[in-house]
Amino acid sequence: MEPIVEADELWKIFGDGESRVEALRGVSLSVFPGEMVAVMGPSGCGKTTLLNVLSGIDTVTRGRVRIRGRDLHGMKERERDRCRAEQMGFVFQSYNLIPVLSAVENVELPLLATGVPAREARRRAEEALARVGLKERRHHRPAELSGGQAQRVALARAIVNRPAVVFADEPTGALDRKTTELVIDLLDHLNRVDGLTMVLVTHDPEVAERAHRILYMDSGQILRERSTKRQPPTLRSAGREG
Ligand SMILES: Nc1ncnc2c1ncn2[C@@H]1O[C@H](COP(=O)(O)OP(=O)(O)OP(=O)(O)O)[C@@H](O)[C@H]1O
Repeated sequence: MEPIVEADELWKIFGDGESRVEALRGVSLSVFPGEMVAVMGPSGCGKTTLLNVLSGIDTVTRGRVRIRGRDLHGMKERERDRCRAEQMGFVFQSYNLIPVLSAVENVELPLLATGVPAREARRRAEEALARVGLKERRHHRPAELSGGQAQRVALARAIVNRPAVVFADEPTGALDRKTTELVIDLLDHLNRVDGLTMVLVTHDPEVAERAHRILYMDSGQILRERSTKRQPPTLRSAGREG
């Protein structure tokens, strides 16, 4: 099976001289269709840098990232922007919703940005909000939503373009335990039912256990990886997960 995301010997170096930081030191990984991969590790070990480089938010110093076989950092800027808009979804700890826009307007924004006609964008945004159980809140602004609801809007925005992969950086980092459970149940549902492929950074061991695999980072490297109790998606598609 072709990986959705493939990273080969990634290096990311910030600054130089005394301020030089080797944030990534030769990271390689593959993420396969339908997989949920968690990245854990101590503060400052390079988790966010890894997500940023895998998703083309940031450049790479050395190494290669392939998204569905295409060299992300070898693309021209416009092509890379387009690849990100079409193939990727993003979820952040701080939701990153636009305060003056309603939930549905926030969700339809990435579609409008890629030229989807307004009526179609609205229909798909409402459908995405329905999938996260928030259709009746669609006209509320972010400030009128709870943290868990705001993160579900952000999740709807991340999946509205039907991405090949969603990158989530501490998606439950700002939430209490009960709301964390709700959001992670939803991620789990989207992964199991819709086969959504996901890479998520988390400090929360309970969240990480819901993934198929956990990658443990330290000092810019993946030191080890472990499969969780979840069946990998290849077995699941053969109907072996209960
Ligand atoms: N723009 C930047 N300029 C210089 N150094 C940076 C930059 N971004 C990150 N770093 C450094 O790179 C290293 C990795 O940072 P990164 O944010 O990826 O860690 P992290 O594992 O996500 O940490 P946390 O769990 O605290 O969010 C750190 O030493 C950090 O200080």
